[in-house]
Amino acid sequence: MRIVIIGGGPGGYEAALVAAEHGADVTLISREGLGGNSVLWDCVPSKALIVSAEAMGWMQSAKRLGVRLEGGHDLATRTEIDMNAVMDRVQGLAFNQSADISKKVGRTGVEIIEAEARLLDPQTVEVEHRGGRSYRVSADIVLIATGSNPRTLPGCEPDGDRVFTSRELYDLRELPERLIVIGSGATGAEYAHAFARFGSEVHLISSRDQILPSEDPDAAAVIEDSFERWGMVIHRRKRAADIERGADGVRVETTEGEWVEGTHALFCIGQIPASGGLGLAAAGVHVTDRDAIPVDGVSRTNVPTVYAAGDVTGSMMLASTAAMQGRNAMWHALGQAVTPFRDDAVAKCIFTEPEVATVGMTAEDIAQSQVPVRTVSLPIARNPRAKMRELSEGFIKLHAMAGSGLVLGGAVVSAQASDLIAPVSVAVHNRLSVQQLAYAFTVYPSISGSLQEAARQLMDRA
Ligand SMILES: Cc1cc2nc3c(=O)[nH]c(=O)nc-3n(C[C@H](O)[C@H](O)[C@H](O)COP(=O)(O)OP(=O)(O)OC[C@H]3O[C@@H](n4cnc5c(N)ncnc54)[C@H](O)[C@@H]3O)c2cc1C
Ligand SMILES: NC(=O)c1ccc[n+]([C@@H]2O[C@H](COP(=O)([O-])OP(=O)(O)OC[C@H]3O[C@@H](n4cnc5c(N)ncnc54)[C@H](O)[C@@H]3O)[C@@H](O)[C@H]2O)c1
Repeated sequence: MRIVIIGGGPGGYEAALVAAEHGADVTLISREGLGGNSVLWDCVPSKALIVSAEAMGWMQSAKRLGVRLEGGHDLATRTEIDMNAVMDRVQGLAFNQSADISKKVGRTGVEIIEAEARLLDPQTVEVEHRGGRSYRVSADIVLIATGSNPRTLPGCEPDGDRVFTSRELYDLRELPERLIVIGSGATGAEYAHAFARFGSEVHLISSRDQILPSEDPDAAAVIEDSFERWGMVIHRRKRAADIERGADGVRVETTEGEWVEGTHALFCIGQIPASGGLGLAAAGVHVTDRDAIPVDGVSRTNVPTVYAAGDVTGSMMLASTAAMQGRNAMWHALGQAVTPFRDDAVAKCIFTEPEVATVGMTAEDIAQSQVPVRTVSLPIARNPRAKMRELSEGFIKLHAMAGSGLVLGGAVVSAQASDLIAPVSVAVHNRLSVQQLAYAFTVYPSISGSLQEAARQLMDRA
């Protein structure tokens, strides 16, 4: 079977690995290095940047932990951020990760082409190289995994000098004195956290009453508290309407007619599926009015030979879901057994301090559900390991079905929540019960001990 994949992010390259493993003849066309936006501009660099922010956080607690500089000086008062070094490391890491992925994919025999691609019909792809040279390749199956692009406001395009999106951010070589972060979803919260830790004065423009509007409200409240304790100014229920650039800074006008002044502004107001210029109309592929390509649980579009995966489908925009949709597409196209995509079992994490990781049913789902649900929430501050690590903010929350005790979801708000959520994710995915979670050993002392305790308390209440 001849497969052509357009887009080399997690949706595209994970699909290529699966298809090659099953003996398909695979061509992967992407305009940038493999790993796509995920590795080059989004997940990998932002999380690498946040590690430097975490290091700044440790400096703040050093004195309390009895760690100080020679002569008794407090590390917190003698620490500053070297943006050049931070950005060099972040970019180096992203490019190396992309190179590692290219090697891994290349070793499987996949043909990798760095070029622009678009459909001429449902089984023909036009490849256009940078110099303008173009040719056609034919395919039994085409997978579209072209990702998404950051949304900005009309007339306020980023200039990489004062106004940024995640794409230009890594060219920033000096710490912004006063950074206006526009949008308080995952992207806005993560960057606001990092730059506040680095020492910028951060103004977060949040369109809602609470930041992180799609997260557990208790978790969002913890993050808001932590942000404000750090001196961040949250402009609630405000939307950016316009940006004025001056010689020394920027002014963001809100739809309420107020001005927020800063030295730099960063757009974090969502991502738009990258479905333009792909020849989708010529191929008969449906696109929604929000530029997304709708797919079913095995990543099929309305055209039998065309599949789509990742951000371009407009569903949960995560690297992990993109990868799963890409693999599903290939398993299905190649006649392998495939479990349709389950959006009720997706684990995700916002990398703030503390981190916010969730899986399965949310507080909102529970409020709307007809199923009787029991919830236990334990504060992190009572966990012995957390006390040793000076972690006082956050909680571990588990939701289970009354009667059967089936684990339906959970939230972990803690340092390393991105890892701590894994057992809850296994439980939700495999429909395990709180009994099964409670009887499994955890290490003493460990934060995951609180997960086991929450499961035990739910056993008693089921
Ligand atoms: C700042 C930020 C941080 C994030 N952090 C996380 C995180 O921590 N964890 C997480 O799970 N998700 C995170 N995400 C979301 C994640 O980055 C995306 O969900 C993921 O990148 C989607 O992967 P994809 O395969 O759909 O496409 P992408 O990673 O967007 O890759 C698509 C590739 O296709 C190329 N392409 C597009 N059109 C064409 C064409 N016509 N021809 C050839 N090539 C083309 C693009 O240039 C790109 O290289 C983050 C997003 C942002 C914005
Ligand atoms: N750690 C992670 O997994 C991670 C990190 C970053 C992004 N992502 C994913 O990437 C995608 C994009 O994230 P995002 O945070 O950019 O988008 P988002 O759509 O999740 O949040 C954008 C926020 O900006 C607000 N907004 C829109 N216009 C505005 C305006 N003019 N002024 C002020 N606020 C405005 C929206 O109401 C929304 O709350 C999401 O699917 C997210 O899950 C994931």
